[in-house]
Amino acid sequence: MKFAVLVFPGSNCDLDMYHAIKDELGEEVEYVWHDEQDLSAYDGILVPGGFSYGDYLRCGAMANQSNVMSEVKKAAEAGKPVLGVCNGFQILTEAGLLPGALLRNKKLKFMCKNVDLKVANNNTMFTNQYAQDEVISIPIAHGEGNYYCDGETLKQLQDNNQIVFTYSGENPNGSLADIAGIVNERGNVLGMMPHPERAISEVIGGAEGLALFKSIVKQWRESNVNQA
Ligand SMILES: NC(=O)CC[C@H](N)C(=O)O
Repeated sequence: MKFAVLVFPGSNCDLDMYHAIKDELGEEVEYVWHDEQDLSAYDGILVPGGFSYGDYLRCGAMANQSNVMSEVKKAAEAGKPVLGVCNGFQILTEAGLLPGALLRNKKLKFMCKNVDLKVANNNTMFTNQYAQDEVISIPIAHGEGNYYCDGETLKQLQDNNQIVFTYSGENPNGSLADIAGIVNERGNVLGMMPHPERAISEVIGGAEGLALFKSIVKQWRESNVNQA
């Protein structure tokens, strides 16, 4: 499976994402600059965290104007897995690929620590290697991770099982309904504030994020390779 890691001016988790895929997962991966006009060579798109364009205007707002984003939309329409982590999640909401918005953390402070996450839906292409309701420890590092949407949207997310990760125990940022990660209606676009790519090896303090990447590969192999 071949992944693209998008790179915007100000991305800073692109290297972590690349390392997770290449060295821990053992799959193909390439960096893709933000003005790339063709993502058709890639099977999965990873939108990493960071401070794209210095978080000016709104986190992710300027990155959403990049050429590559029309290709990300095409990939999403084609059913390819698209994963946005942290600033990547913010970019995907700005792009309208995911509903809602990420507001400033309730305490108005940047937070950087490990949190407990509940796998609220393990029946997705991103979470099939976790148990339902499994609690995993994954780092967060954000100033604007307070998920918000209107009541009607929240009901849709709940009714369609689109809430994939919730904060378990402490809700660090004030997110509505403890939401830490959601998928689109089709289930192939995931946005999440915590960083699974920083939890891929015991050497760096934990490996509970690795199953997310393994889930993507497993699903892709089942739908692509087995048919050959
Ligand atoms: N680590 C990140 O991706 C941070 C995202 C964004 N800059 C924020 O602070 O909310």
